[in-house]
Amino acid sequence: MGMIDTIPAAPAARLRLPTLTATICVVATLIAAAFAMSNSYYLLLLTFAAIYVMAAMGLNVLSGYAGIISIAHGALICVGAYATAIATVQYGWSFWPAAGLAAAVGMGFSGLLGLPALRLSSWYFVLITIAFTLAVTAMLADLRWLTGGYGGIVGVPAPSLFGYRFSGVAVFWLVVAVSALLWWVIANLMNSRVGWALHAIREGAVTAQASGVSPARLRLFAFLFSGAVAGLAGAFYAVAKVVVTPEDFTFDFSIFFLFVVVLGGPARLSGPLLGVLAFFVLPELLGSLKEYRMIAYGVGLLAFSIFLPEGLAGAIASLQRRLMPERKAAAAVPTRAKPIEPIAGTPVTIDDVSKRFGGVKALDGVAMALPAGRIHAVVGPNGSGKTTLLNLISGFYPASSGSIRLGTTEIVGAAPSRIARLSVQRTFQTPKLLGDLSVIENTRFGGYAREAANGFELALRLPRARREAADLDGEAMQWLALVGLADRAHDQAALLPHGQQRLVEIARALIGRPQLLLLDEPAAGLSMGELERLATLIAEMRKLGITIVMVEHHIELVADIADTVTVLDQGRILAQGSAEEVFRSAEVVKAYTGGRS
Ligand SMILES: Nc1ncnc2c1ncn2[C@@H]1O[C@H](COP(=O)(O)OP(=O)(O)OP(=O)(O)O)[C@@H](O)[C@H]1O
Repeated sequence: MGMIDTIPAAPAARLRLPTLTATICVVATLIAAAFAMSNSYYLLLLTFAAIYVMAAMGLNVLSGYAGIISIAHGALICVGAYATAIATVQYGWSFWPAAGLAAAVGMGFSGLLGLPALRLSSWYFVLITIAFTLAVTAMLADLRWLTGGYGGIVGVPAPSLFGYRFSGVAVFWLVVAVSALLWWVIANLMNSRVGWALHAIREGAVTAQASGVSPARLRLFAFLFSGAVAGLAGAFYAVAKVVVTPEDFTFDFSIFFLFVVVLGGPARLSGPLLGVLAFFVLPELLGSLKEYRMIAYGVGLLAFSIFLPEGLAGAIASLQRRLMPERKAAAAVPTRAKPIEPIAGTPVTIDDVSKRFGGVKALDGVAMALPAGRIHAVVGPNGSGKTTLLNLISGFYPASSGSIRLGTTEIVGAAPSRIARLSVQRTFQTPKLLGDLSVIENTRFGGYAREAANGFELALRLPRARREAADLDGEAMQWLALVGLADRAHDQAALLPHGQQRLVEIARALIGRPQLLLLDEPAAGLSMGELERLATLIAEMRKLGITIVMVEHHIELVADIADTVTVLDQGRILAQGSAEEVFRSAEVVKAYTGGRS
């Protein structure tokens, strides 16, 4: 009986307690609400604060989670506010359809703005967002027939619902309720494959593509989402202000949101709330500080970049880690002991493949026919082209010439994410985990292409999204148990030693149910015990039916488990055949001992 038939049950989930950051956010919100109730000045101030939190949460998805710096957010809020004012005042719409229009217009502009970002370097993109902000302000004055010019638009009506008209305190609570709903939606998304994919893209996209994520699609999603939220925030802004004029949307209004996200804590749920409280509400309450707000931002930025690089939310989280190290967030993971179904491995045909890097011929006329469900090892001295071969098969490098087929599908020229979606998974020579995420989240990410639930279902935690998540969580625990890391499932991935990170990469690849699995030096950095486990694990994968191509320096391991071995030397095939045949060859011995004539 193999390991896969006797999968160990996953350990029970740990209790999940509210984090220090969440506690601070709730207490701060309650205090703010109490202030808002006390007089009309505070009420207005805190209504705007709540609108800014909403807007900043949208920007956090783009600039925090996806890592795309934009200075256009204020301009998108402006577009939303004007869309609402025009629709309600000039065309007599009621608030809710106008707010829908504002979100759609914000989303549309943001999507247009995002298109060049899919191609341009981040510097050029930042310049484009600056130009967009300036253009919007200029247009507000120029398009007088639509925007009322410098006089703006007066008399934006209050929203009403089932005959109830929101005003004063009710508007404040309405904005708080919508912001809370948005918080929940963003939390759902960021704790799903969408959030992990954004994270992976922020860290350089390789991990994302290897799991089947199309970076362009995900970036576009971040633009559309943050734009829609900005537009919606604009609608509430118009209502709270009653009058919208170009003066409201100055350049520093746009920059303000970036400050809030960066100083509050990018890519953290509570960052926008903490940022708005510390850098908008507090200076306003302290009155005299208000005049020096821009200076305070500059100094704050400098101080934070040195002392609190992860912003307020990051600082609170690390304080919690220091004070209560055992209380790491632990997601509830159901135990699941479904047997893992066999996988139909794919045969691979490599025909006369070459790869040049400038003058260097990394691969030269390589040909292999790898039958399905077998273990193929690729060995050779350093620099002989082994990793390049894996990069060609997984699409990270285009071949200079030749053909690579999975079954009958030609994959030369296909994007890595498309190849991953053809059920090709890989690990990397230097493990590429998402260091901030937990081990189980990293493992789950390998199942990205298997999840059918779309962004909408994930955002609202609809039944299919929940079912799939529970299923894949359970399966991730099974694979982690198989690689011997179930007890570290909830630890931060970056804390694991290199060898164990490699094993997590294998678990991540396996949850993708690969028909072809590419392993780049899986044995490097493993202890003796881990090495034995790896050998058994690879044999089990073979039993499941997976085709495996493994680059490995550990010759005993190769001799033990590989069905066929290819020896590369200076980009050419030196020998190919069974392990026994290959390692008996005098040429191979020479290449390895450096005694080439
Ligand atoms: N991105 C790149 N740009 C330029 N040259 C490259 C690139 N990747 C690999 N090479 C070159 O191609 C050759 C093969 O490199 P490759 O990394 O495939 O070797 P390897 O057999 O995997 O070596 P090792 O065992 O050290 O990992 C080397 O000469 C290397 O310098």
